[in-house]
Amino acid sequence: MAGPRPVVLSGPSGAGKSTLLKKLMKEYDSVFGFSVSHTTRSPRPGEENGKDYHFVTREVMQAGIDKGDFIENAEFSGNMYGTSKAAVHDVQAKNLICILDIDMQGVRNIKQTDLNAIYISIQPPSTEILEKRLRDRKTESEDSLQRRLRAAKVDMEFSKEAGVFDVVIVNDNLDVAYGQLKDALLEEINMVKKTSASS
Ligand SMILES: Nc1nc2c(ncn2[C@@H]2O[C@H](COP(=O)(O)OP(=O)(O)O)[C@@H](O)[C@H]2O)c(=O)[nH]1
Ligand SMILES: Nc1ncnc2c1ncn2[C@@H]1O[C@H](COP(=O)(O)OP(=O)(O)O)[C@@H](O)[C@H]1O
Repeated sequence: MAGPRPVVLSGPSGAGKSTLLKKLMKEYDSVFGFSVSHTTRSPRPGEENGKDYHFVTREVMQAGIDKGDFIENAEFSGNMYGTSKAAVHDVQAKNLICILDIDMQGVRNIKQTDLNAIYISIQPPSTEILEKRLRDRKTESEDSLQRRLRAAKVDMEFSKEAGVFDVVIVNDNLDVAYGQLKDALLEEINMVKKTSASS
């Protein structure tokens, strides 16, 4: 039997993907598992290696890509990011719904695979609010912030392309956006709950 469909969350940096997915994983810890990506960016305060990301050097990441260890990889804001085969496999082996937090290049590439994912775009209410949230988060240098805002403009256009996303959620009020995310995933959540109850 095919396992549960993976869920792809995408959208501009600062749109609220991590906030929403952390809420979801907290409420449904026996349903969802996070696909831990690799990245060459430095860890932020509070981020854990192996939990938020596998933090690696460019050399290590490139060697893994060359070996064929990655399903997809992309360059974002001056750093490499990628989903390893192991990251997805580890979650699916536990019969959990695998959640991927990836950029739009990742979305395009995952669409070429047989993962049969559900694609959800998280968008900010406006570019002004996005900028404020990113500044208030205090994780980025001015240069990194500007790169993210430039990428966000492209991403916001991409989210409007027909047929790319199953659901587009505008994260204005967090509780409302979270409710919409849960609604979008209700069928999958119930399916996993039923399977684990009967086993
Ligand atoms: N293609 C791809 N994008 C990723 C991956 N992991 C994270 N990203 C994306 O990289 C971008 C930057 O992520 P990050 O540095 O954590 O910053 P944040 O989104 O501002 O919290 C975001 O759009 C993520 O969705 C990955 O494995 N593959
Ligand atoms: N609905 C919301 N209203 C106000 N602030 C929010 C909302 N959602 C997220 N934030 C804040 O905005 C910032 C960016 O959110 P984050 O989850 O880190 O985004 P992403 O993972 O998409 O880069 C964080 O500081 C977060 O606490």
